[in-house]
Amino acid sequence: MDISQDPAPHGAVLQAAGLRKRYGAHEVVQGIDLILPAGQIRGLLGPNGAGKSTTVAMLAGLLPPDAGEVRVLGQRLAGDAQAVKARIGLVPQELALHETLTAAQNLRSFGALYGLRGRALDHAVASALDLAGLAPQAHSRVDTFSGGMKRRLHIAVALLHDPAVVFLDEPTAGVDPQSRNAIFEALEQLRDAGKALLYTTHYMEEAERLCDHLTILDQGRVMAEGPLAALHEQLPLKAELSVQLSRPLAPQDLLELGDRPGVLQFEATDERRCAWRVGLAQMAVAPALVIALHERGYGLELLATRRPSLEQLFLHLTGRRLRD
Ligand SMILES: Nc1ncnc2c1ncn2[C@@H]1O[C@H](COP(=O)(O)OP(=O)(O)OP(=O)(O)O)[C@@H](O)[C@H]1O
Repeated sequence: MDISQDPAPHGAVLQAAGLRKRYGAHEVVQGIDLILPAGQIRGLLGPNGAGKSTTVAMLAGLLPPDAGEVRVLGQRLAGDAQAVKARIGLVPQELALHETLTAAQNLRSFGALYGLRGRALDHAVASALDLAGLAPQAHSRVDTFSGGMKRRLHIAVALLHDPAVVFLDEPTAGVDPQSRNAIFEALEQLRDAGKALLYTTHYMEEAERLCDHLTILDQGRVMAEGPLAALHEQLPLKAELSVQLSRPLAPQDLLELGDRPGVLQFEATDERRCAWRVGLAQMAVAPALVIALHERGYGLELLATRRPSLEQLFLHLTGRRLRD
C-alpha cells in the first residue's frame, strides 16, 4: 500500500503502510498495513510475541521502523515530527505516577510537561478526571488507589493534551471489574467524541465486547481484519452447542452424532463432567441434535448455544490456539 500519494483518505486518523521491524535474524513485524478512522475502537489481537507491542511502538513514534511509513492526520510521523506526535496519546502498560501526589497533582504535573498552563490546564485536568471516573478521588493520594484506579489515571494522563489517536496497551490487565467497566465506558465516550482508539489485548471476550473492528496479528503479519461480523463470516463454524450429559457418551453414539449433517466437530471440554462442545455449520442443527441425544437416553444437565468465539477464528486461521 502506498500512502504517500493519498495523505488522508476520508476520516483516516492513522495510516501505516508496509511497517517492518527486525531484531537480529528475527523479523518480528513483517509488513503491516493499517488504517484507523475517527470514531473507531480497533482491537489489535494476537498471541504473545505476535508483534503487537512492537507495532504499537512504531505507530506511536517511539520506535523507528526498518521500512514503511506512519501518518497521523496525513502528516508523516518520522524524525523530528513533534507537532504530529502531540496528536498521539499513549497508555503504556507501565507509567510512572507520583505515588505521594494526588490524582489532580499528577495530572497537573503531566499537563505542564505537555505545555498546558492556566485555565487550559485546569480544564484539561477536570475533563480527564471526569472521563476516567476519578473526579471524586481528585484529591486522594495515588498510593491509596487500587490497581484499577491507577490504570484509569494512566488513561486520564494520556488524554490531557486532547490527542486524535490513543493507543492502549492491555489497559485492563490486572484490573478489578468495576474499574474495567469504567475503562470501557470511558473508551466508548472517546469513540463517540470521534477519537481513533487502538486497543491491544489478549482477552478475546473484551475485544468482542468493545471493539468495532479487529486486526488479528500472528508472527508479525495481519492474519485477518474487519468488523467482528465479517470475521465470523470467514468461519465454517457458525454456532457452538455446549452440553453436559447425565452420563458418558458411548463411542458409537459419538460416531453417529458426529456424522450428522451440519455437525462439524465434537470436542470433550470436561470428560469427568461429561461436558462437550459441538461445532455446528448452522444454529438450526442444534434442536435435532438435542432430540437425538434425548432419544439415546442422555439427560441434559446443561445446554447452551453461542456464536463461535474469536479463539475459534484464530484456530481456524492459524491452526493454533491463541493462548497455548
Ligand atoms: N528489543 C527487542 N530485542 C529483541 N527482540 C525483541 C525486542 N522487542 C521484542 N522482541 C521480540 O519480538 C517479538 C514480538 O514482540 P512483541 O512484544 O512486539 O509481541 P507482543 O505481541 O506484544 O507480545 P506480548 O503480548 O507478549 O507483549 C517477540 O519474539 C519478542 O521477543
